[in-house]
Amino acid sequence: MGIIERIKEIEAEMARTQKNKATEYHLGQLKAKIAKLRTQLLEPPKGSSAGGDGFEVTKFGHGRVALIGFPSVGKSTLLTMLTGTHSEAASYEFTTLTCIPGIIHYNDTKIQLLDLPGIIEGASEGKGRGRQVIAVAKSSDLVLMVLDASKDAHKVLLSTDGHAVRMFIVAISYVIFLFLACCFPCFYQFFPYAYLILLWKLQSEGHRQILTRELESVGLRLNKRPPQIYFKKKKTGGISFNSTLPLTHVDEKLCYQILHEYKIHNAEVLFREDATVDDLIDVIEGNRKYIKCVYVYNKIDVIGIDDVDKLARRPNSVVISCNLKLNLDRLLSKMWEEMGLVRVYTKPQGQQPDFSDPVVLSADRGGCTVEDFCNHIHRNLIKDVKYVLVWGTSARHYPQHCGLGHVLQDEDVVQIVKKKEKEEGGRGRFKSHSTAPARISDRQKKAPLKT
Ligand SMILES: Nc1nc2c(ncn2[C@@H]2O[C@H](COP(=O)(O)OP(=O)(O)OP(=O)(O)O)[C@@H](O)[C@H]2O)c(=O)[nH]1
Ligand SMILES: [K+]
Ligand SMILES: [Mg+2]
Repeated sequence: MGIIERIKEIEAEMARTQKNKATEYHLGQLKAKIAKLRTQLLEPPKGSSAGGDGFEVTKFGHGRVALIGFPSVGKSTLLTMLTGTHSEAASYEFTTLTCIPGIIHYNDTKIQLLDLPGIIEGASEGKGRGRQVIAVAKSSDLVLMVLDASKDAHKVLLSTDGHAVRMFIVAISYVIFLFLACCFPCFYQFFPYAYLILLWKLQSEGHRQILTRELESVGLRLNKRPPQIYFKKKKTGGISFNSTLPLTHVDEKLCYQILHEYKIHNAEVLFREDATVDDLIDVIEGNRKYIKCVYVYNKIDVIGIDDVDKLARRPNSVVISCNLKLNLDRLLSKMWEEMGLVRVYTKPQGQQPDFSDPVVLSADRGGCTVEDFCNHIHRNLIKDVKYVLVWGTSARHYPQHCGLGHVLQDEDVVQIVKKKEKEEGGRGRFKSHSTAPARISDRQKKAPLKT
């Protein structure tokens, strides 16, 4: 039996198993089994080189953004709009067959945008080019999940993430149908059909949920942070299980069973939050990738304003229309916000900084400290640095003398003072003292920076 069949079988068993206190341990174990099989599925087959299907595009620029979505939602149209690089767009599905890179110039930075083939349900199991597409998504700093507003609009209510709302609707509608069937005998014969259609509508998920599930099943976690669980394998000593707060989802026995499933018999586990079994499995697997995701609802030109309004209010969502060029600037600013890039301008001693050519740092990739900044300029620079002078929102006064550990913020200006050099105007360290931090580019317009 193949891995996919085994996963399906366990999933079926989980669906059959009632959820209660008594089956909790068994379900936990099954979840761990599935997680292990999924990891196996991701390993490249023995003897094959990794990938090699024209999907590996060299990283370029200060960040990478991937366009993920069902076929014909407008990914290629969006790439052409934002980057000027042409990517074939047409009304038939699977127009795009490889990865097509473009560059967005925004706020003096360059961001690589990748157009990808559409993916469909089952992509994580290898349907279509799903696996390659997902591999590219994993390598990016931000995912733009492109959705067709006209297809997702009516599912706004139904695609709430919890099951509770759906179940509530099912129950209420059942009562109403039953009532109608009793009052009007002619309705009686339609009852089963009407009810089945409603059930089917409720069961059918929005594209957003399907894609999220596909990405989650291969270890991507969208807009989540790693669980606050400390986990360390050991050589001896058995399992020590602790928590800093009362736990409601996992207890010691369940934790032991899951670890046992992974054949781990010596380890230290400390829960720092009320995490779930899935969180624990994520920590044990250790290969999860936490990525930010913005949901982009395209084609709002074909739906009503009320639906646009509902979609726009969903978390992390931006509504756009490529055809009418609507809201694309909002999409760019949201993208910028989520990427959290930090531009730092270098100021040579006695000169004004070059505001057109920042050093770009990122908290997620490499960090934003003065040390990261120096390493970015040159890897041997760090040993010559005595301290740095910082202007900008991260400084308490201008300029602030900072060490290597200081965390820089967007649009800071930094002057490096080397060990041999003498600081210009040494006694006047806090001469240009100012307590109100302001964006340096605004300040700079008014008065040139000293030192
Ligand atoms: N009404 C409307 N149609 C759009 C919009 N954006 C794109 N389209 C149309 O949607 C169709 C599909 O666009 P593509 O850019 O090829 O979509 P894709 O997601 O790249 O599709 P695949 O590469 O096949 O996965 C084309 O006919 C576009 O003209 C929009 O904002 N409004
Ligand atoms: K298309
Ligand atoms: Mg395309």
